[in-house]
Formats: sequence, structure tokens, C-alpha cells
Amino acid sequence: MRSPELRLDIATVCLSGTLDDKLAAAAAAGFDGVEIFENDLLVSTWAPREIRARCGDLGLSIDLYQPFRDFEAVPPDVFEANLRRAERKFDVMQQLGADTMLVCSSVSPDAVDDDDLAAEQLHELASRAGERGIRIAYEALAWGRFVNTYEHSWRIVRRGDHPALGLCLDSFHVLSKGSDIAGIRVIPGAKIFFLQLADAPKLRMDVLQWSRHHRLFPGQGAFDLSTFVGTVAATGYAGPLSLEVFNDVFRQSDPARTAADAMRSLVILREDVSNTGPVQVRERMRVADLSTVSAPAGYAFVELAAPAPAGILAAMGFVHIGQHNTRPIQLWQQGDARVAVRAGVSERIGALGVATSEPLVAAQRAKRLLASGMSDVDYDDPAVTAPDGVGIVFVRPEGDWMADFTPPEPGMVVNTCGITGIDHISLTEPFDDFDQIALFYRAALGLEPEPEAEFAAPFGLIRSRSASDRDRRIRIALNVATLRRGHWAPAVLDPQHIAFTSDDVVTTAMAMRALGAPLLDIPGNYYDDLDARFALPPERLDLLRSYSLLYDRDEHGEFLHFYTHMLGSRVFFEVVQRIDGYAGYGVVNSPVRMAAHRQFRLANAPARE
Ligand SMILES: O=C(O)c1ccc(O)c(O)c1
Ligand SMILES: [Mg+2]
Repeated sequence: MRSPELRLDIATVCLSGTLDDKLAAAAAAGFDGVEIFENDLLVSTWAPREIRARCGDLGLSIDLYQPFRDFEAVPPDVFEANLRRAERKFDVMQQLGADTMLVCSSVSPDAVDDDDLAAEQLHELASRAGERGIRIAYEALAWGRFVNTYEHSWRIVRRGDHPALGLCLDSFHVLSKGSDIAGIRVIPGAKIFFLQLADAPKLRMDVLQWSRHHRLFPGQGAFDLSTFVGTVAATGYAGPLSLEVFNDVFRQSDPARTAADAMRSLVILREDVSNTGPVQVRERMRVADLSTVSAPAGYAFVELAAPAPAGILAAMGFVHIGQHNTRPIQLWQQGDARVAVRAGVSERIGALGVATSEPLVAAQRAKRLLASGMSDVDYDDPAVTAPDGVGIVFVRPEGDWMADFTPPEPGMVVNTCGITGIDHISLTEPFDDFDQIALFYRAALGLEPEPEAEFAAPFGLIRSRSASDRDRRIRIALNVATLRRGHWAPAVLDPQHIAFTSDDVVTTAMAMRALGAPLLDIPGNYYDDLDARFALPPERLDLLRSYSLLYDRDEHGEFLHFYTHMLGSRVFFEVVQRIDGYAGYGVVNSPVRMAAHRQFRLANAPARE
């Protein structure tokens, strides 16, 4: 028998707004159906029949009504009242055209620890539901009073033994408890009535708080959703993949944006399961039109807009090698590092030129991951816009794109300072979009996440997350201020930088200083601490100190780096040297860099009127 098409659902609780905002957003993002969260219905001005009609107009089915709470294992009088309450909800569901009701395990003080009673009462509920064509999906909440594991909920469903009684599996409840998911394999797929998906960051906290405030869409947290979905799908489960994410930020965010992020996350999850999951589920999970990503060949260029960058670039040894034939873009180069300087827009990294053997395919993939297209006024090559507004231009490694640039007068001065290429770019993202943006870059460029870091900067905590391809040709570091409160922090909006590579950062720093490059001075305390921590040879330490070079070390090797001043108020450059495969980004030195930038700005601020 062929299983029905895979359906993708989202719970209305994931999205902000009124029920109509939520439904419109879910439909626009391409979802097939929704879980109606009871509260969203209760506050709606639409009667259940009108909600059904609206969903019909939008092409959405209502696949679950939820939650029905505190039903089972109660004394007879409470049981009678609960059955009556359930019948009223069945009425609503019939008007909605919803055929599955989620019953979550009881947290009620009325409940008793008695599996037989729970099973018997759920059996009775299911037989009443069954008469109305409704099914009961029983879900173990991780904080359920007596039933809080999927194994326990399955024992009760089996004992309840009714065709209209089955399980709801929710990845959060299962994975937050560290349960062994191998036990899912013995559950017949037909008895799994519904599958809810949520990721979450690793946090040590009360599981209810964790669930109600910190859930994330798949791929944005620390859970292995791919193995979980593969395992459930391998039972023969034929229902929807449904996102159920309780998240404080999403509850306040534009629902259209959240729904698109949610859909992207499902696309990426399906791709993962279709590549690595059990063989029998791979085809079912496959995403149509999602081409595989070929490894990027590196940064072809980074497009930058900044106030008068030519002076700094020249002082860093870059050469102006071309002017775009039709656009206000100058190309500057040193070694394999190319900076496309765009005139006339606000200070920012505008686009990443990513070299890849199949630019069109790469752009199609990014669009399938819900990137918006980039206007072709900007680039002739296939290009998209990442969710943070940064363009990604896919060009061939051969460099044909450079044919659009006319070289300037011959006989230009070449002052190379030893820069060989682009190591990484670093962007500061808004807190609210951080996880989605990180996931997008990873999936669109085929990058793998690197360890996350958190550090105390002068004006607050910064979380830093980076990703790179396997060959380390493309590295992206994303930073976020974990909170933004009040007006004390300086108005440096979302700093961004380009880090160039050098094979000999000392020589590069010397050459740049000789050319008058505005390099950032690092205070002496930093070097005293380096001495304490690393016991570097005194001559080496002196060299670092005299050129304001920063230093770090990991289990692979060493890292030397230095920074320029801000070009205007947000963009700056870094030069790095990785020795013996140092894998990080010198994040421990970021607070020193930030304080130094702040110091410089204060010292050079125009005097107040
Ligand atoms: O937090 C809750 O109460 C709750 C309700 C319904 C669910 O499906 C769930 O996973 C959690
Ligand atoms: Mg749930």
C-alpha cells in the first residue's frame, strides 16, 4: 500500500497574533494543516464553523484540536464531569471538522497513580469519541503527574485497547528527558496518531519552564530531531509532521516571518532524514526540488559599503583593480581577498560572493530554503537575500564575474602587505532572529555548526555561533547580544567585520603600520595576562605587544590576529593567522577588541557642543 503524501502542519500556538493572523501565515508559508490550540479558538470572534470555512479557503486542514487536560485516572464524580467536558469539546471539533483530539497526561491533584484506571477511563473516552468519528491521541507531558514518559503513555494506550485511542509523540517531551528512543520502534505506526516536533537548546532548568518558553524549530536547538523523526517514520506512522513550539520571542514576532522560518526548518529536517534516516523512510521524507549543495569553493568577494574605504584598503595593501561597467562598485584585491566596494549605501556588509561550481543550482536551493530573491539590479549572477538582509551571490570559481570590471589606468602601485585571502566574515544579528538566520546560512551554504561561545563584553553578554564547510573555505561567525535593554550601551549598531588571512601576521602588521593603516591599539594589561596564561617567550610577547597583536591557542595550534579601527561606526577589518589548524575565532579576545574600539571612539569623538 502506498502511504499518503507527507503532510506538514504547524500548531497555532507557534505563531503570534489572532487566529486569522496565524492561519494566514501558516497558509502563506505553505503548510498543509494546523493544530488548533484551544486558547486561540476561545478568543476568536469566529465560530468553529467559520474557522473551518476560513481554513478551507486557505487550503488548510485542521488535523488536531488541543490540548484536553487532566482527564484520566480520577474518582468517578470527576470522571463524569470530565466526560461531559469532553463531549462539549467533541461538539466543537465536529464543527471544526477536526478528527483528532490531543489529551495530555494529567497534572491534576485529583489523579491517582493507577494505570488500569487511566486505561479504562481513556477507553471510555475513546469509545465515545469513536462514535463521533473522533480519535484520541494521548501525550505524556514531561512533567505529567504520574505519566511523563512515552513508554508509560504507550503502556496505557495499549492497555486501553480501543481503535480510537492512540499516542501523540512530542519530540520535546521525549528528548528533554533523555529517553531512549529505541523503544519507539516497537510501537505500531498505526497507533501513533500524531507527531509533534520541537527542538530546544540544552538548558539545565525545570522542564515545564524549558518547554513553555524555550522551544525552537527543528535544527535550531540541541536535540537530534533527525534520528527521532526517522525512528517514528520507520514505524509506518503516516500522519503529519507537526511543529509545536512554545517560544516567548515567536509569540511576539511577525507570524509570516515565523511561519517561513518554521517551514525552512522542516525542509532542512526532511533533507537530513532523507539522506541519513532509515532506508524505508528516505523517499517519503525527500523534498522535491531541493538540490543538494555542492561544497563552496570559497569567498569570491565580499561586498562592502562604508564611508571612504579606499584610504584604509590602500593602507592595508589592497589595490583597486577594477570599476564595474554599469554599477557603482569598485573591486579591490590583495592575494585572493577581494572586496567589492559599493558606493552610496549605508555602512554594511552588503553581500557575500560565494564561489561554487553550480551557481544556479546553489541559488535555487537557497530559494527553496525560503530565501528571497535579490533584485537583478544588484547582480547578474544568481543571487538571493538571506533572512538578515545580506545578499549571497553565487559565482563560478573561475572568476568570470570579474570580466564586468574594467581595470583602472595601468601602472598602479602595488603595496601588498601579505594578505592572502578571506578567512571569515562576522555579522551581528538581532536576538530575535539569531537561531533562524544561523540555520539558514548553514543549510544554504552547506556549513556545519561549530561550538557556540558566550563571552562578557563591556556592554553585555554576547553569544557567538560559527559555521564552516568541511574544507574551511567559507566561515561565518554570527554574534548576538543576549539582551538589549536601556540606552546605556553605545549606539554601535550590529558591528560587522571581514577577517583576512595572512601567512605572517607580524610582517603584515608591520607593513600596514608603515603604510599608515589605522590599526587598533591593545592595552598593556592584556599582554601581562597573556604572559601569565601562556608563558610565551619574552621576545615573542614583546613582538605581540609592540604590534598590538592578539593571541589564542587551542588543541590544534595558535592564532594571531589584529584589528583596524571602525571604518565608520560599525564595520572594521581583522587580519588573522592560523597556525597548525587552530579552529576557533579568538573569541576570548573579543571583549578586549570591543573595549579598545570603545576607547578609540571616546578619544576621537567630536567635542560636545
Ligand atoms: O505545555 C503544555 O501544557 C502543553 C500542552 C500541549 C502539548 O502538546 C504540549 O506539548 C505541552
Ligand atoms: Mg505536545
